[in-house]
Amino acid sequence: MSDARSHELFINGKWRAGGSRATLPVINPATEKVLASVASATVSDLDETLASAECSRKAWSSRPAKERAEILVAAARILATKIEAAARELSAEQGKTIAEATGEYARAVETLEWNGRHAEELSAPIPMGPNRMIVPEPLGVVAAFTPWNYPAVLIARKLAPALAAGCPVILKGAEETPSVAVHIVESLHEAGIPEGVVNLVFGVPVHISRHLLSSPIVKVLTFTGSTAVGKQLATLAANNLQRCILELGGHSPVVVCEDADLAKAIPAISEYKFECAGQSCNAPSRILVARSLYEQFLSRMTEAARKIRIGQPDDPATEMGPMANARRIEAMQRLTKDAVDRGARIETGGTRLDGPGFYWPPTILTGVPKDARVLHEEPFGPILTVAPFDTLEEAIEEANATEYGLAAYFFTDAADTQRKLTNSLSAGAVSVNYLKGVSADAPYGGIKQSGYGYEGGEQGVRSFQILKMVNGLSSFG
Ligand SMILES: O=CCCC(=O)O
Repeated sequence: MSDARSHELFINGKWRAGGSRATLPVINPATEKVLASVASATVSDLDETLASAECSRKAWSSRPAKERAEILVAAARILATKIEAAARELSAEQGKTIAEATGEYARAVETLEWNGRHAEELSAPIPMGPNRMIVPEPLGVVAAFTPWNYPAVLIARKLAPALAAGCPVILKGAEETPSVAVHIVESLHEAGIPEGVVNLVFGVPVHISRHLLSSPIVKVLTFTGSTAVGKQLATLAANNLQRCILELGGHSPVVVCEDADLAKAIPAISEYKFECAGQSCNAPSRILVARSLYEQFLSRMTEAARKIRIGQPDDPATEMGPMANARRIEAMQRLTKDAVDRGARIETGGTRLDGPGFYWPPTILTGVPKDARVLHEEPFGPILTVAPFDTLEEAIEEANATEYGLAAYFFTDAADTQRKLTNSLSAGAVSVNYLKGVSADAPYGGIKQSGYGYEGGEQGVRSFQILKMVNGLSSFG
């Protein structure tokens, strides 16, 4: 078992550390102090991982789906018993509040369980009429690269469907939040996952991805992270034609229509925007408000942002913790300065809070010119831009004026406006009078520079399957 302060690799059913391996520090973003260390995989670790995943492949893929399902459901139960302690560790590593970390682990449990409960039906042949059927088969070894912002739920959204489909997985956990990958892998191990079916590595991301994706053993790449890294990985995967599922960045608009109920819209935007200090791929980042509501919205939204209680992530009174690392603070400084230099106005926030810790306050920018970087680069932090619009067409044009297309939100009760916005917003997911929208039972994926492929629901499992079309059978025996 991995030691809490020195996180290990998990290869072929055994925890590994020490030897000639380098270690990487894990930094507490609230104190900037070293919290733990994590072992960095060597080339021979990666080769062993590939060999062990490949070696386990046949037995795991031919194991009855019912048994794979039982392991996933058991792992969900085991992980549920660890949530309290695990959430504390996640909070210390990442900076999100304990309540956020607890909620995230609960979603990871739900995801393991959902995929366990549906593994059998999604592995069964699909009749296509007389003498024809589709036979789903596992695609093979999966390389899963996961980020630090929502590590528990995003590991679960990759591991659980891959395992349900019958694929072994090599998981690269985030070096910033290693305890999460360790807890999830431990839960699967305790639930009886066979040796080699789940492997965990950490290390220098580019070394790991180059090595794993250059191997023809790997058949699927699943990744959540930035568009830039997603493109590099897709390029590496092209050599072996590995299937890619890429959940990349977002820059989500919220359209607040003239009939919107601000008493609902403002708390909903504030809660989701500032969760995890805004470091979510689908956090709202550009708010477009009907001109008749603009002044009222801006003053109430600014007041709500100022009221967010910023503090230590383990203090129950804290509503927003620090950003995850110094790089995010630099990005907030760069985006804010660029916008202000081009003429934008800071309504609240806009400067780093005194240390220690990577604290950036909720920040609202108005009058942001169209060429400002904050309107084009994913902010991935607690920065919102707010702008008025005069017509719905103008709002739609502004909402779609980004390279990204992950999520979009709007507030209106008018059925025709709901239909128009749903049909016109370029995003993989749209939520109405509500934010968030990611769930275990439904597909989620982006368009444009937000990536391709789906996680979640039936499509999440199909992502790891070959759908073998069989024609001309005498019977379905
Ligand atoms: O960063 C993306 C994760 C969002 C979520 O599943 O809540």
